[in-house]
Amino acid sequence: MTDTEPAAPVRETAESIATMEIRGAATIAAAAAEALAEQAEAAAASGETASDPTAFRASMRAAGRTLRETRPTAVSLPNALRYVLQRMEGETVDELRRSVIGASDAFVRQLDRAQEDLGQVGANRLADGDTVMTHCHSTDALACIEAAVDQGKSISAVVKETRPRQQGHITAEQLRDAGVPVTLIVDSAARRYLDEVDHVVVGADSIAADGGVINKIGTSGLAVNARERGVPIMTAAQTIKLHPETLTGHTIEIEMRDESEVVDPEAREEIGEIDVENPAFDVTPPRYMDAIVTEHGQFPPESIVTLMRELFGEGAEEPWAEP
Ligand SMILES: O=P(O)(O)OC[C@H]1O[C@H](OP(=O)(O)O)[C@H](O)[C@@H]1O
Repeated sequence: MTDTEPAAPVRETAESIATMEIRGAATIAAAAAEALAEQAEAAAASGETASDPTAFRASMRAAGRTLRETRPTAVSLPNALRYVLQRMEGETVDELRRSVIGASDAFVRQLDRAQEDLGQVGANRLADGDTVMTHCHSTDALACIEAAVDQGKSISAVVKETRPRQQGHITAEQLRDAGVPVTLIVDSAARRYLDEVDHVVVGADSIAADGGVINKIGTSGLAVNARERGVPIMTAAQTIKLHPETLTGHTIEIEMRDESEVVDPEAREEIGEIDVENPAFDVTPPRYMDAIVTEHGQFPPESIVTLMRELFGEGAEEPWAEP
């Protein structure tokens, strides 16, 4: 490693986030914070960064940029980097190292606690005997269903497979392991099954200041259908999913992924000259979402901006940027 090139653990984490071996907004955030702690250890142990606090800081910012560039939509990633890098302080390399490791540990502990707390709030919205419908795989959404089961409620689930990567299968397995009876369906069967469902529970990758929910592609169609069938829908999202840049009018970039996730290369050959597009996320307008469930309680989407201001102030710093 050169002094500004991130250490191997950071490069490996960045690669795993980009290829979605590490995925899910909360999991990405934890992995990014842990990678910064590993960078701090590595930078304090070798080369110019071991003796020069300025070089150490520069290497931490470079690691932040490498992690930031992996996936553009889930705001939990820059929020994790912000949390850790804003707490980097000290005159010596050892002090800087300790501050980064302390902030990283605190961030990960906070994530776990937030998920537990929001799980209780989401569980309170579910009644004994309810059937829930899920989309994609969200640890925050699962926390709500699992907490309801822990409260002694009997819950069953209709799980959408969630093309193209079929993360619904992960949800199905985890719910099965939690003792929840699961019916797995293809995405296009969702409206048919909504008549048998009492609640739709989804996660989020980002929440905009206007209450728009950015989540796995297909969420917005599901929300519109749920409204039409009169089925309540909630988003389970810890506050690291709040996107502070939207407070100042920025829009959230929707990640476009490779077409090979949609059509395998052989089929692609046969299909020939057509465009294939693979947007990973969509935006559900606030009017189609009944509640955003966070560790601070539940909010109507339109009022989430108040919480966002309280937690993030008026905007977002980029402590990973070159000075
Ligand atoms: O933080 P948790 O609730 O685990 O996940 C939140 C969201 O992250 C996932 O995105 P991807 O699979 O990384 O593209 C899904 O869209 C899921 O709803």
